[in-house]
Amino acid sequence: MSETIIIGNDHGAVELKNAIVAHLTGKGFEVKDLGVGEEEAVDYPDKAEELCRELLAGDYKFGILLCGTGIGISISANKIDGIRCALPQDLFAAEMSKLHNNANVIAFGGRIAYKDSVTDMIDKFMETDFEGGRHDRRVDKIMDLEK
Ligand SMILES: O=C(CO)[C@H](O)[C@H](O)[C@H](O)COP(=O)(O)O
Repeated sequence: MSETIIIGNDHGAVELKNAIVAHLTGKGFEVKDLGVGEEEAVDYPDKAEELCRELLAGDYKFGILLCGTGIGISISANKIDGIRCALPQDLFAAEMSKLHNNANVIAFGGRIAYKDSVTDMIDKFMETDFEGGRHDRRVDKIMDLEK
């Protein structure tokens, strides 16, 4: 499994993106950054599409998408076939988004005050494995909705 994580953001989450990249590179992961810096205002559906197409075409561990709230960019990502983008609000949801939903992208908001840190939520997501079993059937049904 690839150890490269792909990340994208709009102008609403530049500081958060920088903190996540520093955290992940500090842990030894490669991070491919498709996001923008302070100077650039962009439309979040464009960043969602760019990241999701690259994720599906390449060899990545998973994707991280960031905007002001995480809402618009996760809605956009979930329009793309093959993407299951979760929007965890705390450590429990971060764990469940892998354990039960096998998300391949997780989204967060740079303007949201979370009770758990975003980097802790990302670590929880990464250390959790998909449970399979009954959840396989449900995830398959999610993917069937694309047909
Ligand atoms: O939160 C977002 C969408 O759900 C995005 O970050 C947008 O950029 C947000 O709507 C902020 O927009 P603004 O142009 O910075 O006012």
